[in-house]
Amino acid sequence: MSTAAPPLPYLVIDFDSTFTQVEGLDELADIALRGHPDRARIVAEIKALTDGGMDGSVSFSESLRRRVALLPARREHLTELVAHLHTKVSESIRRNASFFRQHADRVYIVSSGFREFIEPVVAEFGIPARQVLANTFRFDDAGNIIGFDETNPLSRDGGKIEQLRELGLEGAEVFVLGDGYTDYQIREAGLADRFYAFTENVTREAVVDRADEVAPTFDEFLYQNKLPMTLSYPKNRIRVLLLENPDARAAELFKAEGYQLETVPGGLDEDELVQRIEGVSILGIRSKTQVTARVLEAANRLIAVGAFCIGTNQIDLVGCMKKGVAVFNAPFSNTRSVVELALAEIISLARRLPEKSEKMHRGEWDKSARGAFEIRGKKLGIVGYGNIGSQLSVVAEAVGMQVLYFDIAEKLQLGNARKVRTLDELLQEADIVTLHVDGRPDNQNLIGARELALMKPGALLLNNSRGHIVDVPALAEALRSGHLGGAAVDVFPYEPKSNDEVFETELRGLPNVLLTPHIGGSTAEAQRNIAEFVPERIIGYINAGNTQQSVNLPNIQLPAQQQAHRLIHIHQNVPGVLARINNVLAAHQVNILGQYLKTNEHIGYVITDVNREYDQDVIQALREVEHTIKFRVLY
Ligand SMILES: NC(=O)c1ccc[n+]([C@@H]2O[C@H](COP(=O)([O-])OP(=O)(O)OC[C@H]3O[C@@H](n4cnc5c(N)ncnc54)[C@H](O)[C@@H]3O)[C@@H](O)[C@H]2O)c1
Ligand SMILES: O=C(O)[C@H](O)COP(=O)(O)O
Repeated sequence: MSTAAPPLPYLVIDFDSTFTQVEGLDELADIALRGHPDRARIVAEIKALTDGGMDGSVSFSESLRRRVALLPARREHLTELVAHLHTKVSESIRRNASFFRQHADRVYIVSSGFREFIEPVVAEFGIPARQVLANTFRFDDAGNIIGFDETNPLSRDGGKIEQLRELGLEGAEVFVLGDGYTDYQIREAGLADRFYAFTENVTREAVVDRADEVAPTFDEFLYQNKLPMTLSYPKNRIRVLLLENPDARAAELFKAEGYQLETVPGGLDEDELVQRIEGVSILGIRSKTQVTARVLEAANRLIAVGAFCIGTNQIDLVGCMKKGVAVFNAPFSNTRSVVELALAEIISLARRLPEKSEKMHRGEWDKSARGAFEIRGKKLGIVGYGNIGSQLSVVAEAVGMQVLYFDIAEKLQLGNARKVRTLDELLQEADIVTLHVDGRPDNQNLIGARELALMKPGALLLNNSRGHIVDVPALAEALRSGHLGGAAVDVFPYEPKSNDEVFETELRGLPNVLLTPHIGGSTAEAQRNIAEFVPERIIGYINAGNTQQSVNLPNIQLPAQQQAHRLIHIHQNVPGVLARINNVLAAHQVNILGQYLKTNEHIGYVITDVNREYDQDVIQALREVEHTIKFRVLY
């Protein structure tokens, strides 16, 4: 019995806005009318006629006749147009050029555009002139385009149907791929088995509604039909859900990568997120959204979570790890913004600005120096000497403060900052205490009534870290009693879900208390930096398996993948998994070009670069290796 693969279906592909990103005639008009005083108006008119012909609102023949009549083009403009169209081939078509070169004999370009510019563009992909069916221009002796060959069926309504009939592809499957109504008509006439609405460049509702399938990219078409493709997985299948309004740059980067994007401007609570997470590959959040065990249970396709902020205490990091979900954050994109806010708060509280300003707004002129002091020479006690704490240390010294700090980890001492051995020591010595610890659960109520009592009378307290670090009722009492001279608080144990919710706290209305709505990182610079940093890490992980700077997966910085397929394997960290993976590879005689492994207490992350030629059974065998959490192949 023969085991030869069945022949490919014939692919009938439209040219304008499908094979290329643009409409050839529109571009020709743009070139031919360069320098013409009415260029914009005429080009717009031609484009409107193109659209009318494509969505079926103007008859095709009329649209063509009127467009060519408006076009003052000459033969030499076509040379420029062809050079331009070579650069405008649809990205997914160009990406899969090898598919076209290998299977050119099964591809027909059937277009109502013009042979003069289509033939040279598709020739680059190995598609011969005889497989291009298109219109032709008529020229006068001086080389001006004066019309088109009206005997060509493609210049008439229903022309594509007539051409397909003449081609006589009966006996084989025929698939049509295009963006226009005339492409759909081939299927409607029964001359094709399937019609794919190709939406990489334009989406026409009337066409999409009638399609058998929608192909946002050529990768998707190949994937659906199990045909050989350049990418291991169509990027349009990667769904991104972005919550809490990260800077628009994040959406831009994900879209440019070809991912599908959904955004929800506010946050979602747990129940809402459980409803929305199914099918999502990348979840983008900020500090508010809780990624809990329940959310992860419903997350059937999740590959990565992006925290568009520093803190990751809102995410079940271990739960993500056990599901093989990589978490990335932006560990220092808003550091400077928080430092600047802290400095502003220190000076504001030292000069009692909250009170002074409020009185002025009420019409009270209270010119007095009572309770106001310079910060020069004062002792700033920094609790948590990480990225923000240590950066603040440098800035505070620059304005003449004496810095002391306390951190549970050993840290590089910057400038003249002095390390103290205990939190109590710091609290007793500092004039101003500022909190910059991370949000780990152990830090709940790190500053309570006892700690507040240790602070110097009249001292100031700043919390720009996380709300649960401070016992808020105890802080309110210390302020009311006059023991503390003031406080600045940016983060709260409960923060409103949206700007519409009323904000409640015991601290409201207390003197010399600055309250801000979690805006430490809310600057244009920080938001822009974060919106680039996080998508870049996630895209690097999806495309190459790079986990550098992931907050929960073992960090591996990988060399560039060369002439290899990359096998990405996440497994439970139990003895023998690497050996099993390598046994499978050996049994299938797969040649290993490079292998990288890192483990932590829960999982192992192993990346194996292998020669591109291997028996596909090996992939299934690797998926079946015991203790596998996630497996994917990249090429
Ligand atoms: N207000 C905002 O908008 C805003 C913006 C950015 C970051 N943050 C928060 O600021 C905090 C600090 O951020 P970072 O980037 O400097 O973090 P980081 O991880 O670089 O530093 C945190 C430091 O705190 C130390 N630490 C943890 N627990 C401690 C404890 N109990 N006592 C003493 N030291 C302790 C750690 O060892 C570490 O050095 C985080 O909670 C973050 O979520 C808030
Ligand atoms: O963790 C952070 O970076 C800050 O808390 C800022 O969070 P946000 O982006 O939600 O304002």
